[in-house]
Amino acid sequence: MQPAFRKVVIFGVGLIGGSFALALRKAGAVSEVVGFGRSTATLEQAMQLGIVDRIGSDIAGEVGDADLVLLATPVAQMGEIFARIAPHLGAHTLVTDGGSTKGDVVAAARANLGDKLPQFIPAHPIAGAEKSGASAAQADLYQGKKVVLTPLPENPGESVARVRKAWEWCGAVVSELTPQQHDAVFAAVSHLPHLLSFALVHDLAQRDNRDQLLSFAASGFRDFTRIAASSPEMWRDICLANRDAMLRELLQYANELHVLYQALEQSDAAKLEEVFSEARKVRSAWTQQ
Ligand SMILES: NC(=O)C1=CN([C@@H]2O[C@H](COP(=O)(O)OP(=O)(O)OC[C@H]3O[C@@H](n4cnc5c(N)ncnc54)[C@H](O)[C@@H]3O)[C@@H](O)[C@H]2O)C=CC1
Ligand SMILES: O=C(O)C(=O)Cc1ccc(O)cc1
Repeated sequence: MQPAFRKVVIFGVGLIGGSFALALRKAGAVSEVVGFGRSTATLEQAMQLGIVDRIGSDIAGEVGDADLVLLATPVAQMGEIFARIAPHLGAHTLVTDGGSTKGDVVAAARANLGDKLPQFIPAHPIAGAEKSGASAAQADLYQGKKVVLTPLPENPGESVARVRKAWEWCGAVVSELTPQQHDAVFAAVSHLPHLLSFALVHDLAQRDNRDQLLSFAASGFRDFTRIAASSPEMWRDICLANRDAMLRELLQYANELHVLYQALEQSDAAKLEEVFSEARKVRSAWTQQ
Protein backbone atom coordinates (compact mmCIF):
# COMPACT_ATOMS: atom_id res chain seq x y z
CA MET A 1 0.00 0.00 0.00
CA GLN A 2 1.18 3.56 -0.75
CA PRO A 3 2.08 5.59 2.38
CA ALA A 4 -0.42 8.34 3.27
CA PHE A 5 2.24 11.00 2.63
CA ARG A 6 4.78 10.68 -0.17
CA LYS A 7 6.89 13.63 0.97
CA VAL A 8 6.93 15.53 4.27
CA VAL A 9 9.10 18.64 4.74
CA ILE A 10 10.05 19.69 8.27
CA PHE A 11 11.35 23.10 9.33
CA GLY A 12 13.11 22.66 12.70
CA VAL A 13 14.17 19.05 13.16
CA GLY A 14 14.35 19.09 16.95
CA LEU A 15 12.33 17.32 19.64
CA ILE A 16 8.91 18.07 18.12
CA GLY A 17 9.78 17.97 14.40
CA GLY A 18 12.07 14.96 14.78
CA SER A 19 9.50 13.00 16.79
CA PHE A 20 6.82 13.76 14.17
CA ALA A 21 9.09 12.36 11.43
CA LEU A 22 10.03 9.27 13.44
CA ALA A 23 6.38 8.59 14.34
CA LEU A 24 5.15 8.88 10.74
CA ARG A 25 7.99 6.62 9.60
CA LYS A 26 7.21 4.02 12.26
CA ALA A 27 3.54 4.05 11.17
CA GLY A 28 4.62 3.55 7.54
CA ALA A 29 2.78 6.79 6.72
CA VAL A 30 5.59 8.61 4.87
CA SER A 31 8.01 7.74 2.04
CA GLU A 32 10.42 10.66 2.26
CA VAL A 33 11.26 13.26 4.92
CA VAL A 34 13.24 16.40 4.05
CA GLY A 35 14.59 18.65 6.82
CA PHE A 36 15.36 22.37 6.88
CA GLY A 37 17.09 23.96 9.86
CA ARG A 38 19.17 26.73 11.26
CA SER A 39 22.26 24.68 11.91
CA THR A 40 23.92 22.19 9.58
CA ALA A 41 25.27 20.21 12.53
CA THR A 42 21.73 19.54 13.84
CA LEU A 43 20.51 18.49 10.39
CA GLU A 44 23.46 16.14 9.92
CA GLN A 45 22.72 14.63 13.30
CA ALA A 46 19.07 14.19 12.21
CA MET A 47 20.28 12.35 9.09
CA GLN A 48 22.51 10.07 11.16
CA LEU A 49 19.62 9.30 13.51
CA GLY A 50 17.45 8.29 10.55
CA ILE A 51 14.99 11.14 11.17
CA VAL A 52 15.33 12.80 7.76
CA ASP A 53 16.26 11.28 4.39
CA ARG A 54 17.67 14.50 3.02
CA ILE A 55 18.79 17.93 4.16
CA GLY A 56 16.87 20.52 2.15
CA SER A 57 18.66 23.37 0.41
CA ASP A 58 16.10 24.64 -2.13
CA ILE A 59 12.87 25.68 -0.39
CA ALA A 60 11.01 26.39 -3.65
CA GLY A 61 11.81 22.97 -5.07
CA GLU A 62 11.08 21.04 -1.87
CA VAL A 63 7.74 22.55 -0.78
CA GLY A 64 6.24 22.63 -4.29
CA ASP A 65 5.63 18.87 -4.43
CA ALA A 66 5.43 18.11 -0.69
CA ASP A 67 2.24 16.57 0.69
CA LEU A 68 2.79 18.08 4.12
CA VAL A 69 5.02 20.77 5.63
CA LEU A 70 5.53 20.92 9.42
CA LEU A 71 6.86 24.05 11.14
CA ALA A 72 8.51 22.97 14.39
CA THR A 73 10.78 25.90 15.20
CA PRO A 74 10.41 28.33 18.13
CA VAL A 75 7.18 30.25 17.46
CA ALA A 76 8.84 33.63 16.71
CA GLN A 77 10.60 32.03 13.71
CA MET A 78 7.40 30.94 12.01
CA GLY A 79 6.35 34.23 10.33
CA GLU A 80 9.52 34.36 8.26
CA ILE A 81 9.20 30.69 7.29
CA PHE A 82 5.57 31.22 6.18
CA ALA A 83 6.78 34.12 4.01
CA ARG A 84 9.54 32.01 2.47
CA ILE A 85 7.35 28.99 1.65
CA ALA A 86 4.18 30.84 0.56
CA PRO A 87 5.12 31.57 -3.07
CA HIS A 88 6.22 27.98 -3.67
CA LEU A 89 3.61 25.81 -1.92
CA GLY A 90 2.02 23.27 -4.24
CA ALA A 91 -1.75 23.40 -4.71
CA HIS A 92 -2.17 20.12 -2.78
CA THR A 93 0.48 20.84 -0.11
CA LEU A 94 -0.84 21.16 3.44
CA VAL A 95 1.01 23.01 6.20
CA THR A 96 0.76 22.40 9.93
CA ASP A 97 2.86 23.42 12.93
CA GLY A 98 3.77 22.28 16.43
CA GLY A 99 3.97 25.66 18.15
CA SER A 100 2.94 26.00 21.81
CA THR A 101 0.92 29.17 21.14
CA LYS A 102 -1.69 29.62 18.49
CA GLY A 103 -2.95 33.24 18.35
CA ASP A 104 0.46 34.55 17.26
CA VAL A 105 1.14 31.69 14.84
CA VAL A 106 -2.27 32.16 13.19
CA ALA A 107 -1.60 35.93 12.94
CA ALA A 108 1.81 35.22 11.37
CA ALA A 109 0.17 32.84 8.89
CA ARG A 110 -2.49 35.43 7.99
CA ALA A 111 0.21 38.08 7.48
CA ASN A 112 2.51 35.92 5.37
CA LEU A 113 0.71 33.10 3.58
CA GLY A 114 -1.48 35.24 1.29
CA ASP A 115 -3.86 33.14 -0.79
CA LYS A 116 -2.24 29.94 0.58
CA LEU A 117 -3.73 30.58 4.04
CA PRO A 118 -6.47 27.90 3.64
CA GLN A 119 -3.68 25.29 3.31
CA PHE A 120 -2.44 25.96 6.88
CA ILE A 121 -4.03 23.95 9.68
CA PRO A 122 -2.55 25.03 13.05
CA ALA A 123 -1.72 22.37 15.65
CA HIS A 124 -0.13 21.97 19.07
CA PRO A 125 1.02 18.59 20.37
CA ILE A 126 0.57 18.44 24.15
CA ALA A 127 3.58 16.22 24.51
CA GLY A 128 7.16 17.08 25.03
CA ALA A 129 9.94 17.33 27.50
CA GLU A 130 12.52 19.66 28.97
CA LYS A 131 14.97 18.22 26.43
CA SER A 132 15.61 19.80 23.04
CA GLY A 133 17.18 18.84 19.75
CA ALA A 134 17.08 16.00 17.26
CA SER A 135 18.83 13.67 19.71
CA ALA A 136 15.82 13.95 22.05
CA ALA A 137 13.31 12.95 19.32
CA GLN A 138 11.32 9.76 19.93
CA ALA A 139 8.95 7.82 17.66
CA ASP A 140 6.49 7.30 20.52
CA LEU A 141 6.49 10.87 21.92
CA TYR A 142 2.90 11.49 20.74
CA GLN A 143 1.52 8.04 21.58
CA GLY A 144 -1.69 8.47 23.55
CA LYS A 145 -1.03 12.21 23.96
CA LYS A 146 -3.36 15.06 23.02
CA VAL A 147 -2.91 17.25 19.96
CA VAL A 148 -5.03 20.40 19.73
CA LEU A 149 -5.96 21.68 16.27
CA THR A 150 -7.16 25.28 15.98
CA PRO A 151 -8.60 25.21 12.46
CA LEU A 152 -9.25 28.45 10.58
CA PRO A 153 -12.63 29.33 9.05
CA GLU A 154 -10.80 29.28 5.69
CA ASN A 155 -9.66 25.62 6.03
CA PRO A 156 -11.51 23.11 3.83
CA GLY A 157 -12.92 20.28 5.94
CA GLU A 158 -10.95 17.62 4.06
CA SER A 159 -7.65 19.45 4.75
CA VAL A 160 -8.39 19.57 8.48
CA ALA A 161 -9.26 15.85 8.32
CA ARG A 162 -5.97 15.04 6.59
CA VAL A 163 -3.86 16.94 9.14
CA ARG A 164 -5.88 15.35 11.93
CA LYS A 165 -5.02 11.97 10.36
CA ALA A 166 -1.31 12.87 10.23
CA TRP A 167 -1.26 13.46 14.00
CA GLU A 168 -3.34 10.31 14.53
CA TRP A 169 -0.72 8.34 12.58
CA CYS A 170 1.69 9.60 15.26
CA GLY A 171 -0.54 7.99 17.90
CA ALA A 172 -2.13 11.22 19.13
CA VAL A 173 -5.68 11.88 20.30
CA VAL A 174 -6.81 15.00 18.44
CA SER A 175 -9.21 17.67 19.69
CA GLU A 176 -10.11 21.16 18.50
CA LEU A 177 -10.22 24.62 20.13
CA THR A 178 -10.25 28.15 18.78
CA PRO A 179 -6.82 29.85 18.93
CA GLN A 180 -8.13 32.15 21.71
CA GLN A 181 -9.46 29.25 23.80
CA HIS A 182 -6.19 27.42 23.23
CA ASP A 183 -3.98 30.29 24.41
CA ALA A 184 -6.11 30.94 27.50
CA VAL A 185 -6.04 27.26 28.52
CA PHE A 186 -2.31 26.75 27.98
CA ALA A 187 -1.37 30.03 29.67
CA ALA A 188 -2.88 28.51 32.82
CA VAL A 189 -1.74 24.88 32.68
CA SER A 190 1.55 25.05 30.79
CA HIS A 191 2.99 28.52 30.31
CA LEU A 192 2.46 29.72 33.90
CA PRO A 193 3.97 26.56 35.49
CA HIS A 194 7.06 26.88 33.30
CA LEU A 195 7.49 30.54 34.26
CA LEU A 196 7.11 29.70 37.96
CA SER A 197 9.65 26.91 37.71
CA PHE A 198 12.21 29.16 35.99
CA ALA A 199 11.50 31.85 38.60
CA LEU A 200 12.10 29.59 41.60
CA VAL A 201 15.41 28.26 40.29
CA HIS A 202 16.51 31.75 39.25
CA ASP A 203 15.65 33.18 42.66
CA LEU A 204 17.61 30.49 44.52
CA ALA A 205 20.51 30.88 42.09
CA GLN A 206 20.94 34.53 43.16
CA ARG A 207 21.59 33.59 46.79
CA ASP A 208 25.10 33.52 48.30
CA ASN A 209 24.43 30.04 49.69
CA ARG A 210 23.02 28.65 46.43
CA ASP A 211 25.38 25.64 46.41
CA GLN A 212 24.36 24.71 49.92
CA LEU A 213 20.66 25.09 49.04
CA LEU A 214 20.93 22.92 45.93
CA SER A 215 22.97 20.29 47.74
CA PHE A 216 20.07 19.68 50.14
CA ALA A 217 17.24 19.95 47.61
CA ALA A 218 15.26 16.71 47.31
CA SER A 219 12.67 15.14 45.05
CA GLY A 220 9.99 17.79 45.63
CA PHE A 221 12.43 20.37 44.25
CA ARG A 222 13.28 18.00 41.40
CA ASP A 223 9.59 17.59 40.47
CA PHE A 224 8.84 21.31 40.69
CA THR A 225 11.91 22.37 38.69
CA ARG A 226 12.32 19.68 36.00
CA ILE A 227 10.81 22.06 33.47
CA ALA A 228 13.27 24.84 34.39
CA ALA A 229 15.74 22.82 32.29
CA SER A 230 13.64 23.62 29.17
CA SER A 231 14.85 25.69 26.21
CA PRO A 232 15.18 29.41 27.13
CA GLU A 233 14.66 30.52 23.52
CA MET A 234 11.49 28.49 23.14
CA TRP A 235 10.04 29.77 26.43
CA ARG A 236 11.03 33.38 25.74
CA ASP A 237 9.02 33.18 22.52
CA ILE A 238 6.03 31.47 24.18
CA CYS A 239 5.85 34.05 27.00
CA LEU A 240 5.99 36.99 24.60
CA ALA A 241 3.54 35.39 22.17
CA ASN A 242 0.98 34.73 24.91
CA ARG A 243 1.80 37.85 26.92
CA ASP A 244 -1.73 39.04 27.71
CA ALA A 245 -3.02 35.68 28.92
CA MET A 246 0.17 35.12 30.90
CA LEU A 247 -0.07 38.51 32.60
CA ARG A 248 -3.64 37.61 33.65
CA GLU A 249 -2.47 34.23 34.98
CA LEU A 250 0.46 35.78 36.85
CA LEU A 251 -1.84 38.28 38.57
CA GLN A 252 -4.23 35.52 39.59
CA TYR A 253 -1.36 33.45 40.93
CA ALA A 254 0.04 36.47 42.81
CA ASN A 255 -3.39 36.86 44.46
CA GLU A 256 -3.32 33.21 45.50
CA LEU A 257 0.18 33.69 46.95
CA HIS A 258 -1.09 36.73 48.80
CA VAL A 259 -3.89 34.66 50.38
CA LEU A 260 -1.31 32.14 51.57
CA TYR A 261 1.03 34.91 52.73
CA GLN A 262 -1.72 36.38 54.89
CA ALA A 263 -2.76 32.99 56.25
CA LEU A 264 0.83 32.35 57.28
CA GLU A 265 1.31 35.83 58.69
CA GLN A 266 -1.81 35.33 60.83
CA SER A 267 -0.88 31.72 61.69
CA ASP A 268 -4.25 30.82 60.17
CA ALA A 269 -3.97 27.01 60.33
CA ALA A 270 -7.53 26.46 59.09
CA LYS A 271 -6.97 28.55 55.95
CA LEU A 272 -3.69 26.80 55.12
CA GLU A 273 -5.26 23.39 55.57
CA GLU A 274 -8.31 24.36 53.52
CA VAL A 275 -6.17 25.51 50.56
CA PHE A 276 -3.85 22.48 50.76
CA SER A 277 -6.76 20.00 51.08
CA GLU A 278 -8.63 21.43 48.12
CA ALA A 279 -5.45 21.38 46.01
CA ARG A 280 -4.64 17.81 47.05
CA LYS A 281 -8.13 16.60 46.17
CA VAL A 282 -8.00 18.15 42.70
CA ARG A 283 -4.43 16.97 42.03
CA SER A 284 -5.21 13.36 43.10
CA ALA A 285 -8.36 13.20 40.98
CA TRP A 286 -6.46 14.61 37.98
CA THR A 287 -3.71 11.97 38.11
CA GLN A 288 -6.38 9.23 38.21
CA GLN A 289 -8.13 10.50 35.05
N1 LIG B 1 9.64 21.03 23.81
C1 LIG B 1 8.40 20.71 24.04
O1 LIG B 1 8.10 20.00 25.01
C2 LIG B 1 7.31 21.20 23.13
C3 LIG B 1 7.57 22.18 22.19
N2 LIG B 1 6.56 22.63 21.39
C4 LIG B 1 6.81 23.65 20.37
O2 LIG B 1 7.46 23.02 19.30
C5 LIG B 1 8.38 23.92 18.68
C6 LIG B 1 9.75 23.27 18.64
O3 LIG B 1 10.18 22.97 19.94
P1 LIG B 1 11.26 21.84 20.21
O4 LIG B 1 11.20 20.79 19.18
O5 LIG B 1 11.15 21.48 21.64
O6 LIG B 1 12.60 22.68 20.02
P2 LIG B 1 14.04 22.15 19.57
O7 LIG B 1 15.01 23.17 20.01
O8 LIG B 1 14.25 20.74 19.98
O9 LIG B 1 13.92 22.18 17.97
C7 LIG B 1 13.73 23.35 17.24
C8 LIG B 1 14.60 23.28 16.02
O10 LIG B 1 14.29 24.39 15.18
C9 LIG B 1 15.50 24.84 14.58
N3 LIG B 1 15.27 26.20 14.12
C10 LIG B 1 15.26 27.33 14.87
N4 LIG B 1 14.99 28.39 14.08
C11 LIG B 1 14.83 27.93 12.82
C12 LIG B 1 14.55 28.53 11.57
N5 LIG B 1 14.37 29.85 11.46
N6 LIG B 1 14.45 27.73 10.46
C13 LIG B 1 14.61 26.39 10.58
N7 LIG B 1 14.91 25.76 11.74
C14 LIG B 1 15.01 26.53 12.84
C15 LIG B 1 16.51 24.70 15.68
O11 LIG B 1 17.83 24.68 15.17
C16 LIG B 1 16.09 23.35 16.30
O12 LIG B 1 16.74 22.28 15.65
C17 LIG B 1 8.30 25.21 19.47
O13 LIG B 1 7.45 26.10 18.78
C18 LIG B 1 7.69 24.81 20.79
O14 LIG B 1 6.94 25.86 21.35
C19 LIG B 1 5.30 22.09 21.43
C20 LIG B 1 5.01 21.10 22.33
C21 LIG B 1 5.99 20.60 23.27
O1 LIG C 1 8.18 19.00 29.84
C1 LIG C 1 6.97 19.00 30.05
O2 LIG C 1 6.45 18.32 30.92
C2 LIG C 1 6.06 19.81 29.21
O3 LIG C 1 5.12 20.39 29.71
C3 LIG C 1 6.35 19.79 27.79
C4 LIG C 1 5.57 20.73 26.96
C5 LIG C 1 6.13 21.94 26.68
C6 LIG C 1 5.48 22.83 25.85
C7 LIG C 1 4.26 22.49 25.32
O4 LIG C 1 3.66 23.35 24.51
C8 LIG C 1 3.68 21.27 25.59
C9 LIG C 1 4.35 20.38 26.41
